[in-house]
Amino acid sequence: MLLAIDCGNTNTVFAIWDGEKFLCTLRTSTHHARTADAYFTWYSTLVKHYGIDVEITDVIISSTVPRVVWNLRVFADRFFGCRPMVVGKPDCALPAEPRVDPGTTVGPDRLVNAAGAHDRHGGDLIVVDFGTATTFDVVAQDGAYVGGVIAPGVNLSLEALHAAAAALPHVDVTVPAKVIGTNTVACMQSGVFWGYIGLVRGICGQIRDEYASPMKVIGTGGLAPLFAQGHRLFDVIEDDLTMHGLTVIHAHNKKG
Ligand SMILES: Nc1ncnc2c1ncn2[C@@H]1O[C@H](COP(=O)(O)OP(=O)(O)O)[C@@H](O)[C@H]1O
Ligand SMILES: CC(C)(COP(=O)(O)O)[C@@H](O)C(=O)NCCC(=O)O
Ligand SMILES: [K+]
Repeated sequence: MLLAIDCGNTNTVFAIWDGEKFLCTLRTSTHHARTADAYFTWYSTLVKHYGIDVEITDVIISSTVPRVVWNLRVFADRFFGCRPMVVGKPDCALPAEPRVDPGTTVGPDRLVNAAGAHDRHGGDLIVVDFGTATTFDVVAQDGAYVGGVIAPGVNLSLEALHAAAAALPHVDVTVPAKVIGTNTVACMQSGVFWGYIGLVRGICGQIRDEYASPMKVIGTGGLAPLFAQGHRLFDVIEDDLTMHGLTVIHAHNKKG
């Protein structure tokens, strides 16, 4: 049984894959100093809570935070007796090699999204992922990641406003009732919500113009459904795209 681990800059997600479906998905904050023992205490408590009793034989990791990988390697070795596949390392092959400038290290989450989206939809694609950063990943016909866009994340933008302006409070992202806010919180929520609608629409439009072949747009990440509501930004929304991509890359390496 496969344990797939996706470490973003904000959250770390574990999911158990039985070859057909995910048995459970566990989420914790990303913290580079968390030890292998601490991961296991958290993991074993939750799998027991969900009544899952399986033997993990394989582990695959994608991490946008290089420092967490060491402790996750120890975790896999100590508790499951296995050497994990780590996306982006030379011994973890991708279904299609990225075509980017020489020397560029593409975020492993973006390579995983490309693999997952291509497996489900073919190409050409734009994957929009609302994580710590909002990323746009362009996936070619053959499944290769061929570039994209990195924009500040939604919550990061709100945090930056709060941090830089003394009179602006911490606010949560939500769909505002109107564009013209009549109080500070409503003005900030309108700025970030409508700003991101415009950003996603504008960037996808410009990518399409530059790429010059029809492209499907896939939305993923926790906030994708919020932005999709009634705005036809995406052809499809898939909340498990990164996890699916990890299973695709794992299977690719097993068969190869
Ligand atoms: N369903 C959700 N509703 C509101 N905020 C969310 C949701 N899912 C994620 N977030 C927020 O979006 C940001 C990015 O989260 P996440 O997708 O886990 O990022 P990363 O993969 O970069 O760690 C975080 O600030 C997180 O709290
Ligand atoms: C762009 C990212 C910060 C997004 O990370 P996330 O929001 O998933 O935490 C990550 O993919 C990254 O560190 N990329 C390296 C540079 C690149 O992809 O070109
Ligand atoms: K992510």
